[in-house]
Amino acid sequence: MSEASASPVFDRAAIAGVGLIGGSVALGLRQRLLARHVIGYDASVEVLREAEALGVVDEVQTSPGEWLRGCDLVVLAAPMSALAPLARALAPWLSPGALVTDVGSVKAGIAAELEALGVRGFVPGHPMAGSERGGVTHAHAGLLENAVWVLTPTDHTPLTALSRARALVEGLGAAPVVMPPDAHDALVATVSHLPYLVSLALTHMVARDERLSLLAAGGFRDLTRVASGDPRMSRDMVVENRAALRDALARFRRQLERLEADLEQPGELLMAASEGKRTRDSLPVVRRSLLPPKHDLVVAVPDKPNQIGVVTQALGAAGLNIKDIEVLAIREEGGALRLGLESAEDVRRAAALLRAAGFEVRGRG
Ligand SMILES: NC(=O)c1ccc[n+]([C@@H]2O[C@H](COP(=O)([O-])OP(=O)(O)OC[C@H]3O[C@@H](n4cnc5c(N)ncnc54)[C@H](O)[C@@H]3O)[C@@H](O)[C@H]2O)c1
Ligand SMILES: O=C(O)C(=O)C[C@]1(C(=O)O)C=C[C@@H](O)C=C1
Repeated sequence: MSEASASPVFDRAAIAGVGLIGGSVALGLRQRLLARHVIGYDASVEVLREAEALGVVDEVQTSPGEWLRGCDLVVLAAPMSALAPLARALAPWLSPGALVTDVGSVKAGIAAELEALGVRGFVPGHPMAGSERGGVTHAHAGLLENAVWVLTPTDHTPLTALSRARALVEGLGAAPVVMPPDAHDALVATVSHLPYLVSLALTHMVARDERLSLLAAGGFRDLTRVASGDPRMSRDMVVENRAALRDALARFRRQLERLEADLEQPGELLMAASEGKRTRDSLPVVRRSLLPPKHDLVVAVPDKPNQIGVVTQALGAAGLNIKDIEVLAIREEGGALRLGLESAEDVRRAAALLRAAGFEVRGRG
């Protein structure tokens, strides 16, 4: 059994923009018992109705107001172009002690905006995970699990806010990576924004030619998936990062020219192809190797004597080995434990056993 570690506990979390990413954060906060109460705020009342119906949030709000003062976590998860105006609308109501973070795809602009607004507890962030399918109906906590989540503090970001943001990301099952906003923007230009433009260029080449469309198979589909994302959001993302993207495009053109020249040199082309295979096969996202698979069970523990003992003894008696234990939350009305078990089957067995003993459990095999 490894040593227990303290995790962030948020009392009231506000998710501003309850779409694919905001909804996934809200679900992660709830399923992992990281926040006692999750409030959804969105520009669209239909989205809020849907979020409530799907059980993504505990409460919804249709405009900024007093309710925000009680929030110790605020996550800005609206489209890029709405982030700065949203931050300006929420700023007057934010508690000075709140951790405020965002999930936008480009960081330098929003980091400067929030600094100018004087939001001290702001830590810019960007989960490197997503989908071409937006909206709260596609949200799920697993989307963010095992993802790299970049945090881009500035010179003025308080260290306490950064460490709370790290703990939030880890609590959601992702891996925090810290770097300055400009460094992040330069990197995502190559690995996210350039691929988006390439997917557009390729789809434009087959547009309106039925024979090309007919023959487009898995390779074409995989290379162009991100072209199916929301056009306005994708446009805003690449325009916001255009300086870094121009540099990435220049390097991409040089790569294409070199490959074109290699068509006359099959030996060179074979070396390029072998290098490409080695690189792609070893990418963490391809090997799914970033974090080891987790078999976690979160157990809500009532505020009564010896409840941790009851849980661990019940599992021990059933021959279930607890490899890791973490206290996630201690609150007046009780707390929560994360138990790391050996397999998905162990999670199922432990969940059934603890449910039968009257505990509230949420598991992930
Ligand atoms: N989709 C991805 O793959 C991905 C990955 C990482 C980060 N991001 C970033 O996450 C953010 C959200 O993207 P998404 O894919 O979840 O989008 P989405 O369309 O699924 O959700 C956005 C939500 O924000 C709401 N909204 C719009 N304007 C608002 C405003 N002014 N105030 C409050 N709510 C508002 C919308 O109604 C919608 O519910 C973007 O900034 C994007 O750059 C997206
Ligand atoms: O569609 C996906 O799988 C994504 O992860 C989307 C993707 C990406 O380019 O990788 C797109 C934009 C976001 O800022 C982060 C992630």
